[in-house]
Amino acid sequence: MPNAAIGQLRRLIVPLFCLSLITNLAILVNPIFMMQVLDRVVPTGNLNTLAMLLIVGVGALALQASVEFIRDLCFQRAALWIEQSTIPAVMNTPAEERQSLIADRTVLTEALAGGTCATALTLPWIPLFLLVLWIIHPLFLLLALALTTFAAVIKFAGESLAGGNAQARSSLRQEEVETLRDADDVVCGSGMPAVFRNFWERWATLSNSRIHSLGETLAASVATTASAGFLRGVTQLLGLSLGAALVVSAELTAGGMIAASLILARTVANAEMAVKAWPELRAVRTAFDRLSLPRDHQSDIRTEIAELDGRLSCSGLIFPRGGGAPPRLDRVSFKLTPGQCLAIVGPSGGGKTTLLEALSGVAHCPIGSVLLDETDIKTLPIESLGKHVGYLPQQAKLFRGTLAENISGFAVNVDGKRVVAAAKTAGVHGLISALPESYDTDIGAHPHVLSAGQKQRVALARAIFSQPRYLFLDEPNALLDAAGERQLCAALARLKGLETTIVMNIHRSGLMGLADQVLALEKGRIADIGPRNEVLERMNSGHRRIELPLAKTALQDLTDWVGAQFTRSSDAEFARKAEVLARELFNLALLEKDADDVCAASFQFRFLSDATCEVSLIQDAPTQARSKMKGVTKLLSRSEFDLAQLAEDEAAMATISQMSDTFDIQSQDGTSVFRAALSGPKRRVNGGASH
Ligand SMILES: Nc1ncnc2c1ncn2[C@@H]1O[C@H](COP(=O)(O)OP(=O)(O)OP(=O)(O)O)[C@@H](O)[C@H]1O
Repeated sequence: MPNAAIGQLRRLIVPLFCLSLITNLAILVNPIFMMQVLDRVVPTGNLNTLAMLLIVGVGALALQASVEFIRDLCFQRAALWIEQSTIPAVMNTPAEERQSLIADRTVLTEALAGGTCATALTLPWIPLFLLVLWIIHPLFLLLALALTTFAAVIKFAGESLAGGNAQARSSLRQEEVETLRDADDVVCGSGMPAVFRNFWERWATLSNSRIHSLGETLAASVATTASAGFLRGVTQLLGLSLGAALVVSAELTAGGMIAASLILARTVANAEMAVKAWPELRAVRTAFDRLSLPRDHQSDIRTEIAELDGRLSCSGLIFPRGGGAPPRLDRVSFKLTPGQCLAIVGPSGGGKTTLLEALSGVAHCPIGSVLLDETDIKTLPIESLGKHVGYLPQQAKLFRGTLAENISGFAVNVDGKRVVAAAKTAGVHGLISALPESYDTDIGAHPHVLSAGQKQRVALARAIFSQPRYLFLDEPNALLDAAGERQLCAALARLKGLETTIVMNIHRSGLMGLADQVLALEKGRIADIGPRNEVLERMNSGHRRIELPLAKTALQDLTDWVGAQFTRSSDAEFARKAEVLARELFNLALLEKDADDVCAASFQFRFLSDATCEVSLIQDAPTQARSKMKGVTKLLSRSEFDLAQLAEDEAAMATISQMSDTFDIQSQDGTSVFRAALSGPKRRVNGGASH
């Protein structure tokens, strides 16, 4: 909306152009006045003419002053208006575009308020001045062109000599500032004074590089400034000299000489200003074009969702990393019902934070979808996210402001009772009440009033302040002692009681008792998921589990997953055999089901020893395979048999039997389990299969 409005600024161009005609013509008032005084008043001694000239001159200058007042007011107002009308755009623009929007806005407002746009309005009138000079005498036009060319040459030569490294110097300056800031943080960040010293040395090196670069170009930049001053002086001298020569040769009057030299000086000064401002004017033009582009962000059209029921599902989440590196998340899908608590566990760097950020909308996952209730999180407006989703990052920060403000997330007109209620639920009310200024304690003035663990719990109060339906916690107990962990556990239990759906990343087991479901994430993939006790039992027994649809499209996922269980490069052959075994189990299950049935199967994998692994397929359907297996076993015991004579499912069973150490089929209570053990090629113990 503001962008279309910004485009309307173009309407100002014609009126401002007309006003600039007056201000630029007014530049001619003094030269013409002098010419008339010298040519008409001085030779004739006519004071009436002088009085008339004075009245006209003062009138013209008053008009110029009024017009300049109106023009500058227009520019200043336009600058303020742009700042104001772009506020909603800045607020609604996605974070990654916000900085460039603010930069464009600054360029435009500074150009309007700072005079660059006024300079731009002198450009179209330079030819008018050249025309006036040509009328006075063509030699003045030639002199003006020569001096303007000289001004441009000085500018570009100066830039290429002095400004070549300006970009590098500016980034060095930026790095210096950042290094100084890091140096300030480093003592508390690393606790190592030696690291602090290293930062100072780094800063000194950066400063030296910048100073060295500046020193190299110093002479050139000072020479450019001096040359510009020289040009101004020379312009006056040359103008007067040319005028005097023309007066002597009776081609010009004395008044014409003064007027021409003044107009010449002004023309060259305007041209010099235009050359200098040219890059800035181009930047202003680009900023204006970008700001006036229509912005069609989703946030502009999203409608707020009043209620969400607590269901959470994600499907096919893939977070690519680029450069051929394995993705941060790889085909993650699962569902939670309202009020369930999911604990995500796994090794460091496995993708837990990435998953939590994707689920909570902190960072959108490029591929796949996250649904809260039935709404895609990408379509939720920020207000709905703030209301329904609470997020506690790994190292939660408190900001300058009171504890009450921090808990309310700096919302305006907040009822203090809600702040206290959130603090009570998070178990920090007692802690805060014991502080001398209680909820009014200013974190900016007293940054160390709370320990890291206490700050984490205040941040939990912030996360639950809006009584969200969904709560995402990234290692909430990492900084807590046993008592703090107990309080956190009690707080989360209270929230569970309120049907809040909770997803938490945990390394420590203190909160595991709250979890209904556990998801083990490794290398961005689901290694196992299911009810807490089952997953923990499997984890303790070395089992990994994956759930896949029984469809040909899932076969590659299965073999990828099995392959990923083998981390040693020396196990490549072992991994390949395990993948073949898993594929045969999968095919067997596919052959057993009706083509139209849509069902899923669980696969389990575990290492029985360093050289033996076990692959199991579990499906919620009875199987006839167990009885068929007896016939297959008999057949296999013969010295010669032909696989081609067997039905497809029997051939699959025979293949599995032949390649595995043990192959076992169980069918009970409508659940079938196919379990096969396999030895690595070199460590194989049994020569044949035993079934
Ligand atoms: N902003 C980012 N840009 C690029 N890669 C990232 C980014 N954040 C994390 N990663 C990478 O994604 C992978 C998963 O990181 P993530 O923080 O999700 O793991 P984690 O399981 O939460 O680890 P930890 O338990 O140590 O917190 C890591 O290899 C990490 O380097």
